[in-house]
Amino acid sequence: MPLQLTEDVSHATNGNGDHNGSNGHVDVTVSAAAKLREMLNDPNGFVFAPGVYDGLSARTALEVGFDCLYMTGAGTSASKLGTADLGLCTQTDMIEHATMIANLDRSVPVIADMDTGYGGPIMVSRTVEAYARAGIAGFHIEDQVLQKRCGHLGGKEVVPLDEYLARIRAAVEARERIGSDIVIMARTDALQPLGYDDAIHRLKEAQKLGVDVLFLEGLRSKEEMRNAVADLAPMPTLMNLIEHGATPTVSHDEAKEMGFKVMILSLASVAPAYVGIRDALVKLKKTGLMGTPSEITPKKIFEVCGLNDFTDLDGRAGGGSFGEDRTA
Ligand SMILES: C[C@](O)(C(=O)O)[C@H](CC(=O)O)C(=O)O
Repeated sequence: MPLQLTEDVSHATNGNGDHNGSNGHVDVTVSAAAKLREMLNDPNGFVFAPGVYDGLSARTALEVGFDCLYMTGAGTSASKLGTADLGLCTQTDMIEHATMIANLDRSVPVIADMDTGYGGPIMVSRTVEAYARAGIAGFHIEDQVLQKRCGHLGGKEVVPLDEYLARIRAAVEARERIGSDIVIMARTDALQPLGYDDAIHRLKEAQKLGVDVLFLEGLRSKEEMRNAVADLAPMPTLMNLIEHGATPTVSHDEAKEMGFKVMILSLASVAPAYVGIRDALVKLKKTGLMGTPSEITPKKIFEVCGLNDFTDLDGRAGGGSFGEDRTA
């Protein structure tokens, strides 16, 4: 019988049980969005969310114990479509991917990329509803043109301010209409095409419409990073760290000390995955052998992906497929 995504199953999939407890049960009375809000409201809190791009990278981040994840659009595009971050993922691609990741372990909030919202206000509204229904804790929405690109590439174009604010208004209205507490993060890419003052102005206008977090993409120096935090205070600000991108590399501690409230690391899984896979395949091609470390058995990978929670569930339900460790 195929597994249904019921409350119990969706919560029982964390490989090590850290978040779910030994019986695979999680308290769902607190939404992921409420948890993210709690983190944002904690005066000493700092939301540190590594980018994940598929099920295995999300499972790995959960295994390591991160308490918030970021679903990268660039990584979704790379993994789901095998394409560069050029606005090729559709609304459907993003909703499907975000829904899968957010429901691996609903006790850990997921911030998801919403790019431009994938159309005009009606489309934005629909996307927000779908993300909220999927249990996504928060998302960022930006002012790039629909044929967007990675915020760290040159030649970016942004829509006029009114059009951007219509996107934001639609997002805020959708959240209110469905009674959701999903966290809305307004992103601007205006720094590169229009300059710092315009970028700050856009975020302040978005703030007036009721967003929760401000995200100035592509900050170019540590001085600019500090200025942005100060100029946007007391609103919580998000920084996106991409090593070797437009923004200087700072650590968790430095970003926190600068006053950012949220740090996403978009390519935290994509970049090491590429390096690891490429190195392994080069070795395989050269030697004809994989040489995987002996502890990385198939079972280990399946455990990361919830094997024990699934077999326990089968036992609790009296399914009998996995009694006496039928997976040994
Ligand atoms: C944050 C971002 O939207 C993402 O998809 O992770 C991208 C990252 C990237 O393309 O490297 C962005 O910065 O635009």
